[in-house]
Amino acid sequence: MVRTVEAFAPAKINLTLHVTGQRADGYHLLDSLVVFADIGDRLAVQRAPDTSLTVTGPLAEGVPSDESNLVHKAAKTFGVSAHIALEKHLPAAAGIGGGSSDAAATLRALADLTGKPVPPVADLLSLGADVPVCVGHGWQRMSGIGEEIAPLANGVRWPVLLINPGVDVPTPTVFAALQSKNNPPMPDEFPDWSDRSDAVSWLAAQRNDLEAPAIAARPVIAEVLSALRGCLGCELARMSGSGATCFGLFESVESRDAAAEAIRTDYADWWIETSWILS
Ligand SMILES: C[C@](O)(CO)[C@H](O)COP(=O)(O)OP(=O)(O)OC[C@H]1O[C@@H](n2ccc(N)nc2=O)[C@H](O)[C@@H]1O
Ligand SMILES: Nc1ncnc2c1ncn2[C@@H]1O[C@H](COP(=O)(O)OP(=O)(O)OP(=O)(O)O)[C@@H](O)[C@H]1O
Repeated sequence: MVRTVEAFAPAKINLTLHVTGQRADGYHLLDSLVVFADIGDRLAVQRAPDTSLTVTGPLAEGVPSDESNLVHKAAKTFGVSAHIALEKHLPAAAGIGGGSSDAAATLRALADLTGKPVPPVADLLSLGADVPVCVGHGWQRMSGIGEEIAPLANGVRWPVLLINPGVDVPTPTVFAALQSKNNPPMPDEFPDWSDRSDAVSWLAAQRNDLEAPAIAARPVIAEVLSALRGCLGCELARMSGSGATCFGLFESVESRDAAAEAIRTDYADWWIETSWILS
């Protein structure tokens, strides 16, 4: 019987995203605190003579099922052919790593199926700068162009609301529109995340440097942020990655769910998902 491995590809959230420089090849140097949510895409992977892919799920529309899909490319990088069933729940080109997280989940599943290790970081970068961090889990500090990963020991769970206003934002466009490429990194020391008030003040003092250029390209992002910030119990609202998805961290599940309901009433066509940040 052909063995099937199921894999979960969680939404990636950049709690902070500092752009600290630019390399000669144009790639930007980053300093980012990356976490994952408990919502995401689902995959079922089995070895097969040739690689093939089916894409289903509520957000499958527009996602390629040919060799341009990162899941396909991940199998090629791993060096094993497989049939992959991908169920899309995350919006694409949305700053929450949809394609990168799918690629990482494929690599983990193939490692499980074959007993071989996931290829080294240098090979993963060619799939996407976000793939190395998505191969990991928990709270991670990501730097370089995405190849330097330092896991944090003390991440916490946190109620989060994710909102995408239905516009896709191409990552290269946002990086290209960034005015200042040399911005300060995060401090060396992280707070005790279990002290919520310290955690919130620390995060509030950090940034997503791509927020301004993304808003310039897609002004509706500012509307998402102000909708989140106007909700009772929202401790911090910021854009993730290169956008357009924004996250709101909430003081309780009740305030998060009430915010979701209120924003859904005003913006019926936005993608609005209640979730937890995983520790
Ligand atoms: C913005 C982030 O989502 C933050 O986590 C990632 O850095 C982007 O990761 P990704 O979508 O996997 O990015 P890639 O597919 O590797 O790159 C897309 C494009 O974004 C730009 N890019 C990406 C990463 C980086 N460190 N510097 C860049 O300038 C480049 O123009 C590149 O051609
Ligand atoms: N498995 C996949 N899921 C979604 N999109 C994919 C996938 N594979 C390839 N793509 C293509 O990649 C493009 C970028 O999608 P993705 O979800 O990776 O967004 P992103 O915003 O670049 O993520 P990130 O947060 O890593 O910047 C899409 O427009 C789509 O055509």
